[in-house]
Amino acid sequence: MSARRKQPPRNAKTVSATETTIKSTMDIQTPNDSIFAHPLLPTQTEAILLSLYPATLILGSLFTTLSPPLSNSTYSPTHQSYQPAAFAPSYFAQKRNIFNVYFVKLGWLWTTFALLVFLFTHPAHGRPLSLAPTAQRLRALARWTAATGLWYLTTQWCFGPALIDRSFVLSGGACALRAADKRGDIEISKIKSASSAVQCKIAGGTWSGGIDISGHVFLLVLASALLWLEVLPVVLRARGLREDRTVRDDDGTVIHAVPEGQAEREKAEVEVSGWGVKFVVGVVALMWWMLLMTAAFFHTWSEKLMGLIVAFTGVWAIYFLPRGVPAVRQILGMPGL
Ligand SMILES: CCCCCCCCCCCCCCCC(=O)SCCNC(=O)CCNC(=O)[C@H](O)C(C)(C)COP(=O)(O)OP(=O)(O)OC[C@H]1O[C@@H](n2cnc3c(N)ncnc32)[C@H](O)[C@@H]1OP(=O)(O)O
Repeated sequence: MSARRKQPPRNAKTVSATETTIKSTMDIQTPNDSIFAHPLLPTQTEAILLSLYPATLILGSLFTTLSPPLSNSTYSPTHQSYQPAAFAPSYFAQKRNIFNVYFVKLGWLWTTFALLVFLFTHPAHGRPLSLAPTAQRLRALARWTAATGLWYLTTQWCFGPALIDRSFVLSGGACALRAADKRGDIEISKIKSASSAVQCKIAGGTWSGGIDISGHVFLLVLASALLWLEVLPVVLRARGLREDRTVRDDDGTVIHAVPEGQAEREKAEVEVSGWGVKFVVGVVALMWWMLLMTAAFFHTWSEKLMGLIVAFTGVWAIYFLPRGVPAVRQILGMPGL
């Protein structure tokens, strides 16, 4: 990364940026009074992009609510799918659709891969294709670790059942015997002791009666937001657009975040930005489509809303809290700086 210091505007001072640990500088300019200039809130561009998530959920849900029945198949909350599956209203309304099985169900793997490709091919993080552990790469991996921890606790394991399973039981759900299986060839004790959706499925029961926070909505929102929030500052800068993010400094001053050596980096980015960014954009686009399909064909309104809220809370903690709290910023840093 270039060591050239950006000349500050006449009414601005330049200070050592995210304290001494992020090796860049920021121009201090007095941000305007707009709500988008608050360090703990998204910028205008980010707010527009984030609003696409609730808009997508509303659009998908309205589609199925308002459209006339498309087939002889009806949605069964117990099976969490259209029954009979063969008559589901769309290919995407079937659980076995290829995009669900190989993309969403392995969503965190795809997210990790896309992020690594971006981090190790884009010059904003260090020399492309070198494995050098630059500050930018290490901080991006710290943010990935935080997001991975949240994904793991929410959907896989949280000192026992995952948060999604715990909230299902707390809201009155349990593993129940399927009506068709009341023949006695099912081990009732295993069904009664099942404390997660997976255990219940293995025991041959149905996970029913509670609020089943949509794991799909949660993962697709968290993962795609992580990816585009990592890429956005680099793309904006490469296109010569203004960087609107603000941060709160140690002394409480609110300043604009602009990295050092921007001009040199932009030149390099134009040359090499290529497929790292394009791959991320492709993954995010497919995630958005699967979110729309999930909204249209699966889960109830409240389950989708809960998935969105949990994911948004994580996104805020990893990407917006660090802007307002220097101590958190020292650990997680900020994309593009
Ligand atoms: C600096 C130098 C150092 C370098 C140093 C580098 C270090 C670099 C370290 C790298 C290290 C790598 C480490 C990687 C580590 C991983 O990334 S490994 C992770 C791989 N695993 C994954 O990605 C798993 C991701 N999947 C999941 O978490 C869960 O499957 C999900 C997505 C949350 C979904 O859970 P779910 O149980 O399906 O729950 P839910 O959404 O509520 O759906 C309920 C039902 O409705 C169905 N459904 C809902 N929506 C839909 C839909 N849209 N379509 C069809 N069906 C649907 C579901 O299929 C489900 O049906 P069942 O399967 O239960 O019958």
